[in-house]
Amino acid sequence: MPDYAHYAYEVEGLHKQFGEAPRPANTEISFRIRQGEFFGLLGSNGAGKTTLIKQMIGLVRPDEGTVRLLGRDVFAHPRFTAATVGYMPQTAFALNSLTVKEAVYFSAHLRGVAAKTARRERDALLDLLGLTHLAGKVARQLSGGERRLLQIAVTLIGSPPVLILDEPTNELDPSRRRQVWQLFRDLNQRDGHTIILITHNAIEAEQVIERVGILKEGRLVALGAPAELKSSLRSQVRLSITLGDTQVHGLPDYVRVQSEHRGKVVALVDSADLPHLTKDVDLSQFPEFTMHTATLEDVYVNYA
Ligand SMILES: Nc1ncnc2c1ncn2[C@@H]1O[C@H](COP(=O)(O)OP(=O)(O)OP(=O)(O)O)[C@@H](O)[C@H]1O
Repeated sequence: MPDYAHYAYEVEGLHKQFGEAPRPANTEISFRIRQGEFFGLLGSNGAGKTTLIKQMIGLVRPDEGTVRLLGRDVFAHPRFTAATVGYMPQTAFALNSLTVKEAVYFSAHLRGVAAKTARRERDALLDLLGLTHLAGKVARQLSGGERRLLQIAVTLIGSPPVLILDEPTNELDPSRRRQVWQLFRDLNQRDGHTIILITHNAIEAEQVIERVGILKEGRLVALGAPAELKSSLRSQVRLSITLGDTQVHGLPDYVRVQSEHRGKVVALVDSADLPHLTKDVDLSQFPEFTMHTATLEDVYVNYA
């Protein structure tokens, strides 16, 4: 028998075309995720992230290709897949008519956790996520952030070894975000969970992920450690400028503006053009001007 234990996921040659859509939702997608890895999946709207994730949990069958989870085909082993993967979708919470404690307990039950253990795990998770005082409240009546925390509890109950989290910190306030990121880091580093994070927020993702895949128009256009991908942009520098009285069109052509909002501009410049920039533009005219090497967000913008 081949030794599959090393990989949480082995994705080979996926291709999916929805009906008459102008292009496939995904094509030629192959990659592997090691057990215990913290993997990020980035891509703009419609890039094919959700389709890929649904293929990885056996909800969408690809036209071509295979997905193996811990060595087993996800479509041939739906029960194994459901017991192994905790999936937190971005969409509305399905258990809205249950109370917080019922939703978490019921989810534990579905994963086959024995009643006594389920109650103990539920209480510990509600405590960890600061939801104990809401235990008797119906999910529908929670705030957006509280519902997100409940979704996290429902995903984590029963301790599935592989977690797939779609924008998990959306709607959380900054202190809860920090707490939840720490929780995910602990689950990965201390408890060895494999975590796959889908996000648009490359800056937050960069703090936690070991490797990233970037999807564009259904294709995996970049795959590697953030540092590796950033080094491919080493020849570029990111500028953050507060314009003051200057207009954005007053900047030289080689300053490639990525975004402009209320007089604040983010732009990329080739390192080779920096000497020109200091000659062509009086940098002291800007109320604020900073320059730094590429971030994962720059990599994302560059590819996506
Ligand atoms: N059930 C479906 N039927 C037809 N087309 C679909 C279906 N699901 C997805 N698509 C199409 O496949 C493409 C990829 O969609 P997908 O939802 O995977 O993207 P995404 O990267 O998750 O986007 P977002 O960040 O906006 O959630 C899109 O063009 C979408 O319109």
